[in-house]
Amino acid sequence: MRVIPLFNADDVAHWSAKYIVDAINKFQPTAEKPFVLGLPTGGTPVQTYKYLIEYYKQGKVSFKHVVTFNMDEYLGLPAEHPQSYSYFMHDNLFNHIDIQPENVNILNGMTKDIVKTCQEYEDKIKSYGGIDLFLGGVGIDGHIAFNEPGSSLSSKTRVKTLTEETRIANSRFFSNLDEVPKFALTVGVGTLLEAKRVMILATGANKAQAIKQAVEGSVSHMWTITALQMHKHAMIVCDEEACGDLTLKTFKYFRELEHVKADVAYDFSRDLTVFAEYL
Ligand SMILES: N[C@@H]1[C@@H](O)[C@H](O)[C@@H](COP(=O)(O)O)O[C@@H]1O
Repeated sequence: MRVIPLFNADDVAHWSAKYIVDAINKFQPTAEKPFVLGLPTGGTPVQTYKYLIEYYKQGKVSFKHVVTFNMDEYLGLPAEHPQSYSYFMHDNLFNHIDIQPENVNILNGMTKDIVKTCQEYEDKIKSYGGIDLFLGGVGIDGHIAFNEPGSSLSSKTRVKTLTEETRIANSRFFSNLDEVPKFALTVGVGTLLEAKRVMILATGANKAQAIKQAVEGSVSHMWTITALQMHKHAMIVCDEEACGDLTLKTFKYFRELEHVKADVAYDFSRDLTVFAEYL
C-alpha cells in the first residue's frame, strides 16, 4: 500500500486530480480503448473534481474517451433528486467536462429489479476489461463505497442497508435524518479489489481512526477499507489530520518514502515506479 501524507485537504485534492489527469493522458484513451474511471461522491472528492474541471478548461485533459462507473447510489431516489448521487456527479463534475453522456454509468436507484441491475453493472465493468483507476473516499467507520462494517470482503455490486452512523453522517446533505434513505446500491469490496488501481482520499480528523485501521490494523470486514491491504496498487492520499492517529513511526516512514519518490517517476505504460533517469 502506498500512503501519501500531505499537509491539508487542498493538497489532497490537487495531488489526486493531477494523478488522475496524468493517468488518463499516459493511457492515451481512444473510442476503442477508453480509460475506465471509478468515482465516488461525498464531501471529500468535491475539491478534486474542481481541479479536474480546471485542468479540463486549461486543455490539459479530455474526458471524451473516459468511461466512468460510480461507486454507489441511494435506493429510492430518482436521478433528478438533488441528493441523488447521479445529481451530485452531474452538478460537481460531468456538466463541466467533455465526457459523453453514454460513457457515464451510475446505478439506477429507482430500479424494480435490484439483482438484475447490480449484475448488469458488474457485467458492464467487465466488458470494458475492468476499472483502470477507482477513486474513493472513506466513511468515519472505515466503509468504502457503501460497504458497511460486516460486509463481505469479496462482495460484488448489491443492495446494502445503511448503518445509523452513516445515515447520521450523510444527513448533513438532507433537511433531516428521516429523509436519508435506509438502503443503497453499491459496488462490493471485491469489485474495488478487482480495479487495477484504487486511490482513497481522506481528509479531516474524523477520518483518523479509519486511516489508522487501514494502514496499521488487520484486514477485517468490520473496517472494509482494510481490504485494500490485499490490493497490489492501493493508495491512500490523506492530510495531516486524517493521519492523526497513525503512530509517529508509521507516519514518518510513509512521508520519507514520498520524499524519496520525489526523485522518481511513475511509468504508467509499464506500471512501475522507476528512477527518473532510467525512464
Ligand atoms: N457512500 C459514500 C462513500 O463513498 C464516502 O466515501 C463516504 C464519506 O463521505 P465524505 O467524503 O463526505 O466524508 O460517504 C458515503 O457513505
